[in-house]
Amino acid sequence: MQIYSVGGFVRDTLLKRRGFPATPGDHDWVVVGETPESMIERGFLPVGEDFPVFLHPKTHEEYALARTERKTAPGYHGFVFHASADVTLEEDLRRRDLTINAIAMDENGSLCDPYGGAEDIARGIIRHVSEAFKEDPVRILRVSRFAARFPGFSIAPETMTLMREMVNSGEADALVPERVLAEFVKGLSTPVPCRMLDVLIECGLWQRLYPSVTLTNAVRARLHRTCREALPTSLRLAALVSGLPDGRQAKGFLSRLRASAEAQDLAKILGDSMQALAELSTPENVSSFFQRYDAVRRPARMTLLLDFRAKALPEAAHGKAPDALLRAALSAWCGIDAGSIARSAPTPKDIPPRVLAARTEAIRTLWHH
Ligand SMILES: Nc1ccn([C@@H]2O[C@H](COP(=O)(O)OP(=O)(O)OP(=O)(O)O)[C@@H](O)[C@H]2O)c(=O)n1
Repeated sequence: MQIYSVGGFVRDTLLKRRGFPATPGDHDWVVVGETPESMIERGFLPVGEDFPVFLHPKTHEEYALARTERKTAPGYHGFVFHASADVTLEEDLRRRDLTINAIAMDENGSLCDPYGGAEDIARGIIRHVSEAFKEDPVRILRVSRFAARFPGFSIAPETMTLMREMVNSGEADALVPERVLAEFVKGLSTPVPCRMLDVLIECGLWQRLYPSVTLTNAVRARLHRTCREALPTSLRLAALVSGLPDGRQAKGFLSRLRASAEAQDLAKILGDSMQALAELSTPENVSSFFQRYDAVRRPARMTLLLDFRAKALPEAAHGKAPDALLRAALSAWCGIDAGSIARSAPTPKDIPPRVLAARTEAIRTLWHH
């Protein structure tokens, strides 16, 4: 059986050898000279209907038969696969997106690299393998996120030209939100997420997908700060849109992207509270902020907002409440026993102001220590 490791694992192994901070992840295996029947005979389990992919009987890693593919219609089902024992490794590598992802390694560590991927890794170039790149518009997003992930790499001019053509001809219109979101989320976790946006703008895909969303320098700066920090994806997405001048733009963008409800909720809050969040400084304004954003019922969300303030809002650093004080305030605020206040209130309408007063007072005590 001829088995090769391909794709990201080989790319990251070679990057690592060259001193890049790359961690090879899961293996992608490709098998040459076999048929679905012979794979099943060897104990592999077929998976999925679309691709000739099998699970290894012991390791459960994915093994794909070498294949060629051809686009027959727009969208993700418009592919015809040809996977048979006569498909060569070179043919399989040719239908892949980028030269750096089209290198195969055999079990002895020898490379099969017909499209110059190792040299492109050495020279830091993101380059498409062949015209087959055009068959999958997700690859434009992959290029943009690889550019963000490997900041020293440049995009080959011919690849940028091809991506522009795909955008202009409408070939990229077949992108579905789920795939865009998945690539986007990966791109937001790279060292330089703004680079992903730059590439998308440079090839025109951003303008095509989100014509009304203009990425100002302020938006980019905030995104840069947020993504540099270990913050959850929902917050990164929220931060991306929170600087947009118009809340409707932010909402439209996230719902087109089918972002999670949590990201949409955070984006809305950040959109209208950014200034107040940065300016938290007195027991009174902290108290009303907690009240307004329902800290008692949503303490985890409030904690996220405070994380964001501490890490991504440098304007919050000067002369404002220190982060540790706000954390203590949140716990003091949530610790007030509203039930016992309610029981001692003369009438029901006295309850909310009394509870609020007790919570504000609890915070005030902290300020005076
Ligand atoms: N749209 C795509 C997606 C994947 N691939 C090929 O399939 C391999 C595996 O894809 P995937 O696991 O999605 O990504 P990786 O390149 O391994 O990158 P990552 O480390 O981000 O997972 C890629 O290297 C590439 O050869 C491709 O040609 N076109």
